[in-house]
Amino acid sequence: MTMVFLNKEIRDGDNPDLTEERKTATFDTNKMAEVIYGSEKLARRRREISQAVSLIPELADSKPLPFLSRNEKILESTRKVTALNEHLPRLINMNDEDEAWHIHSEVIGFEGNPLALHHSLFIPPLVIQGSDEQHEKWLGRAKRREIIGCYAQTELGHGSNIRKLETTATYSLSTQEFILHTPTINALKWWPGALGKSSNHAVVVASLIIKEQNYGPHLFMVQIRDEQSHEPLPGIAVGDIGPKMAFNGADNGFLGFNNFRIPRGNLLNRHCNVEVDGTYVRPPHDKMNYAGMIRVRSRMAAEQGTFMAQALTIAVRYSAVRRQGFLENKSQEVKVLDYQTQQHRLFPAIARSYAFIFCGFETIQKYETLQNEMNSGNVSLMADLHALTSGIKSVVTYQTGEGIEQARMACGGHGYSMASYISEIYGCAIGGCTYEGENMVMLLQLARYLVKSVELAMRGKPGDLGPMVAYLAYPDIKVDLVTGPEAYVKMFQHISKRQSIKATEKFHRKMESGVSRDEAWNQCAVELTRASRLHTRLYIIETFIRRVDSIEDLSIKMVLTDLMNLHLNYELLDVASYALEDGFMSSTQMGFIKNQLYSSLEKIRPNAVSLVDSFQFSDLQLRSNLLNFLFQVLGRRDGHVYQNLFEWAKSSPLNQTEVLPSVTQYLKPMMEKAKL
Ligand SMILES: CCCCC/C=C\C/C=C\C/C=C\C/C=C\CCCC(=O)SCCNC(=O)CCNC(=O)[C@H](O)C(C)(C)COP(=O)(O)OP(=O)(O)OC[C@H]1O[C@@H](n2cnc3c(N)ncnc32)[C@H](O)[C@@H]1OP(=O)(O)O
Ligand SMILES: Cc1cc2nc3c(=O)[nH]c(=O)nc-3n(C[C@H](O)[C@H](O)[C@H](O)COP(=O)(O)OP(=O)(O)OC[C@H]3O[C@@H](n4cnc5c(N)ncnc54)[C@H](O)[C@@H]3O)c2cc1C
Repeated sequence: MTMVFLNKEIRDGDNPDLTEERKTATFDTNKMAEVIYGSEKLARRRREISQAVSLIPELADSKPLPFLSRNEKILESTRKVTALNEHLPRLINMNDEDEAWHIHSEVIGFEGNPLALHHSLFIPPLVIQGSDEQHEKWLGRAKRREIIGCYAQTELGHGSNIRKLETTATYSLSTQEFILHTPTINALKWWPGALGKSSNHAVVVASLIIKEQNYGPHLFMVQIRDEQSHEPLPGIAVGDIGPKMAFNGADNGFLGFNNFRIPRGNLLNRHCNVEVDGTYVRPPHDKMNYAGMIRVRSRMAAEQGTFMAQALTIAVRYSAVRRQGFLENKSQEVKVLDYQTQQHRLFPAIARSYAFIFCGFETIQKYETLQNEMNSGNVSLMADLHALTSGIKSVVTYQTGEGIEQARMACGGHGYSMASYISEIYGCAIGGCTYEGENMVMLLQLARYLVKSVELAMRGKPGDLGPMVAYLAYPDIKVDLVTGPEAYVKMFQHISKRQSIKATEKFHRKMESGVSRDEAWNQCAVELTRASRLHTRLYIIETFIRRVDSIEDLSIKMVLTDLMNLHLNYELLDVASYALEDGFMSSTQMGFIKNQLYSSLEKIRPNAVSLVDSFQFSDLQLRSNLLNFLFQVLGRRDGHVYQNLFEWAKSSPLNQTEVLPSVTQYLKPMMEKAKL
């Protein structure tokens, strides 16, 4: 039996090219994993869980997933998730969300499964928005998986603009019920994961109507299927929306209501309520019903950082065993990882993965603080965290897409094969640019906050600016980048501040010229989204620096400092034109940044494989070594890619027969006809 992870331990039989890489590392990958995952315990638990999973054959894929039809994929993901359910109490601490996330993503992978949304989007809104009584009624059942749920907000006609959701929940005074109704085709719920075929409950977002007044989107607990027969309840139309770019092991669905009645107690009412006589009790914050979305967005940096890290693990390991072309020595071809272009393609993305994960853990903690405050009635942190997570969500999903695509190209032709698993990771990750708030829409949410902050600074009220935007009032003092990270931060602050001010001034000028506020906003939208991206990238840099500063182990600190320097130079180079434009950065400084970047690539080279090994993804998680199958493929820890690629190809259903019906039915007759 092959163990699926190890730190610097070298295994007999591994590809010697990878072994050589692991020997050159200057640090212990177990120690690095502790830094990545935040504690010795978490990193160790991940390893223990992976090892335990690797000993349970029924948790492995029974077939390579790309060869399965959609029905087979759903059957397979459901088989695995229910088998996992049986083993869970023995394998993980059931109250530990990190352990649950790890084991699900390891066993199920990216294709989705009928329970993926149950834990991330059904239970959390119930926890956040449900009263104690509602928790009593549904939470235990949901946690025990007696019922399966999803989160049904988006409609065919509206996803971004949730104030315009058309599904209505009209309060009936006479029966003290809400009547859910889908007035048009456009009002059908559309997209919710696991809704189509698997869920029997849903948290439904509908516009609350009392005595003909619309109170906007509210959350309702709705049973949609019979618990015995699993048939849709009368008054409900529900089904699957068809295949997608990825997540094809999940049944994203549609849902329509025909005057479907639910009790008054099904409005999730921890923060707001409709009393028996129809009196509406307001929540402490207008956007309280959006709190669940802040939660999901706050988790996306770490999540997306891990997606990118998986693609990079595959690409970096493969680049260390792939030999093609020559450098000085013409008797042996080089590892493609030795090409500067390959390093430039992969290493900045490794740095971003680390940066996103570090930033992600900080953001998750911020959300937890917000939730504790909200529970005690304090909503003052909501606006800040909404702005921050809107920006982070948008920047990390876009850059993760870029990084994964670079990883694919870095694997040449084999990267394009589904055997690499990179296309699946890509499809899943870029969904994040759209779900949980379309990126442009969310960048514009952050821009509202930045514009307001610039206005405060302009009105001479810098004391009113929160810590996240205090730099908008800082004076411009030129910096010498040679002095280190703080100077990079100051340069970035200047760039970000200048763009926020420019965009705000343009917005003001437009309005002064007589253009309406909304129209002026739209005419400045590209500049505004630029400001949001710069602000967010600055924030990510700062969290990276903070995390590296906090590390005590010298060998880890040294390699992470190299990675951080690469990140600083790469990010600054990418936005340098903003600072060159107003002479804040000189062309000499620009040359300095480039040279620093190239020297960072050289420094990182000997540690590259160990930097990705440190994420400690098992071969199962990378779909690179299945217990029941010896094939699969590019990211294998042992580096034996070629024979496994051949096995993969041989397992293709097309190769189960020598002559396909396409040949006998069409090609042969065509060729025969041509001979006549
Ligand atoms: C167990 C583990 C299993 C593991 C499985 C393993 C592997 C699987 C892998 C991955 C799975 C990952 C994920 C699953 C996949 C998909 C899940 C997707 C789920 C969804 O996809 S679910 C739908 C999400 N759908 C949206 O995301 C809609 C976006 N659309 C909006 O969110 C709003 O529509 C908005 C905000 C754009 C406009 O809303 P609006 O029109 O009402 O507001 P408006 O613009 O007028 O702003 C007025 C004032 O409200 C403030 N404001 C707004 N929002 C606030 C908030 N949240 N908090 C505090 N303040 C807020 C503003 O800042 C402003 O403030 P001010 O006035 O001061 O400027
Ligand atoms: C994989 C996946 C899983 C999903 N899971 C769920 C789920 O579980 N539950 C659920 O409820 N939903 C889910 N969704 C739906 C998702 O949340 C929405 O698709 C998303 O919020 C975007 O909304 P939209 O589709 O209406 O896009 P649109 O808003 O129609 O976007 C189209 C274009 O219009 C632009 N645009 C829209 N409004 C503005 C504006 N104000 N200013 C500038 N540009 C604008 C956008 O930038 C974009 O370019 C999922 C989606 C995907 C892809």
